[in-house]
Amino acid sequence: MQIDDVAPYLNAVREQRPLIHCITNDVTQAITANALLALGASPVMARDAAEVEEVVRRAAALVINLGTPTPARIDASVKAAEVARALGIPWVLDPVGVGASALRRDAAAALLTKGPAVIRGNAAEAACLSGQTTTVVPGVDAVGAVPTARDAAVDLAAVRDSVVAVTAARDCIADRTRALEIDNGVVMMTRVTGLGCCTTALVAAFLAVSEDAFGAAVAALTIMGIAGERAAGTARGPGSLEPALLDSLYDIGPADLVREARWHPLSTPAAEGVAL
Ligand SMILES: Nc1ncnc2c1ncn2[C@@H]1O[C@H](COP(=O)(O)OP(=O)(O)OP(=O)(O)O)[C@@H](O)[C@H]1O
Ligand SMILES: Cc1ncsc1CCO
Ligand SMILES: [Mg+2]
Repeated sequence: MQIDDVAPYLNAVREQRPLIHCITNDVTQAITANALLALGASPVMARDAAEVEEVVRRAAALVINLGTPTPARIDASVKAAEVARALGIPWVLDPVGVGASALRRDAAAALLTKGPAVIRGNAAEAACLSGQTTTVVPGVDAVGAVPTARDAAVDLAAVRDSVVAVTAARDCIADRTRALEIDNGVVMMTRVTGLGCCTTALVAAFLAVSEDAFGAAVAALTIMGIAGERAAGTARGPGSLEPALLDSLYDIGPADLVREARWHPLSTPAAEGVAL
């Protein structure tokens, strides 16, 4: 895979303005909707069981984010995922803080049976989904002794039939046969809540315009990292990073991606010698 393969996805989103149905958390709904709008997609936040089936039918892709789960919201999410799967609408799971409670773990387990095209989380969340119960996840941020994104992504991709996209200092996207690291982004991004949730939503926007889930995840994580770097050039701290990052998502063009992406293809144990 080359950057020239995914850079055109950006114009495809801007031309098609795909409707992205987000079932997300109480903390990051507004920044997630704004990130999708800045990129060029069209968000709809809808999470009541009374309407999710109707809304997802009209969507080009679905996000299910477990950030602030309730039993009712989880039921609605399962329902939406079932409809999406039946209709061939791609969807992405963000297992926010999955290690923090049994409610989140059970919800993630139920949703994983509904065929997400992509799982996007931080390294602690991905390790938890792989069954590495020794990883402690006290909240929603990856802290303490967590594996690298590379190990977390490759391990989870080996046990799940999904693309896995793990964000960290060096992001990693993996499926069963391929893996790619992305070295874009700045550490200040971890001081603004919801930039991971936004990254997940961007994955959905690219899933809406591409058949290739691996490419969609790579495009989203590359763009988020570059947007963060560009925003950090003018930001004085996390407060000004957030609006500057939205501006960067709005400004960024395919040629910027080609120039600024820092990719490192990996060969995974499952695929020694398989070219990207
Ligand atoms: N240490 C780091 N250095 C540089 N960039 C980073 C670092 N950690 C995360 N990022 C970048 O920040 C963005 C958000 O990823 P992060 O891993 O913080 O998501 P998250 O933990 O799910 O966040 P949230 O749950 O608040 O939405 C990604 O683009 C990622 O590449
Ligand atoms: C801080 C926080 N708590 C639940 S969801 C969320 C937003 C980041 O995922
Ligand atoms: Mg997160």
